Amino acid sequence: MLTSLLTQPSTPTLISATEPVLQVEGLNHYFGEGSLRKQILFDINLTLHSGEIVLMTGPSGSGKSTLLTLVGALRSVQEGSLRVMGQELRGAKQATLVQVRKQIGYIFQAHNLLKCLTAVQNVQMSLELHNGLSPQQIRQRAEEMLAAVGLADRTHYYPEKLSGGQKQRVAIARALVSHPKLVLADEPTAALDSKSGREVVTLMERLAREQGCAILMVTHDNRILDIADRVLHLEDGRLESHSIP
Ligand SMILES: Nc1ncnc2c1ncn2[C@@H]1O[C@H](COP(=O)(O)OP(=O)(O)OP(=O)(O)O)[C@@H](O)[C@H]1O
Repeated sequence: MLTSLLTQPSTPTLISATEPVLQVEGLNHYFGEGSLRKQILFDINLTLHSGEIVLMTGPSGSGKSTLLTLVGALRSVQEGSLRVMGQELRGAKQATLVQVRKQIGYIFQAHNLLKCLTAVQNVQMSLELHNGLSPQQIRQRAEEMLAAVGLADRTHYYPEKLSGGQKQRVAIARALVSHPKLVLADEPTAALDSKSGREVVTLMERLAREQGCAILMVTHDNRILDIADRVLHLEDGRLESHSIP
């Protein structure tokens, strides 16, 4: 069951085998207007390929979340080039941005589950954005994905009845159920104890490797650096080092 779940994308991917999932070139970003205008990101260059897990560390205020939201098509690109699955985001129309967002899985520190929906309904919501699946198929895929993250017996639980680690696993199921080619995670283990944090990233790593998607993860958690293919360090808005742990 898991194999079929992880090998059948629900949406056609627009990416060729050799094209990077993410390509950032000469990206600058500013906040504020006039004399208060302040540069936050400086000449960011970054390429991610399918199946790669890249972690980004850096002090508070160095620009990590800003970069992640730019890559996630959640904020407008001002200067430089940012291509997600070959699609240039700079100057892109709203409809294009919406299309790109549908192909990205987002996992945030505060899992952002909807409280009034059960675990399976939260996961289903992500698939309902995609065309071409019947309600039965959506339900089945959501249940299979929850089973893949070890929550087969919690599908009908509301978030308030789940532990922090379980909620984060629902968020992972929601992010990965549509087989995105790119997953963006902003401190997914920050609210978890070390055991749950390790379980959550191990799960993300396994599913990402099986699905062949790229992960860009912001983290302050030194205990999980070993899952990375590369660790990037952002300091004062500049990507400083690229290393293999
Ligand atoms: N909407 C905004 N308007 C103005 N300044 C902002 C805005 N968002 C962020 N900043 C500033 O940009 C800088 C980078 O913020 P960002 O949230 O990207 O940092 P970060 O590295 O993710 O920090 P943290 O680790 O604390 O989350 C900070 O100085 C912040 O104050």
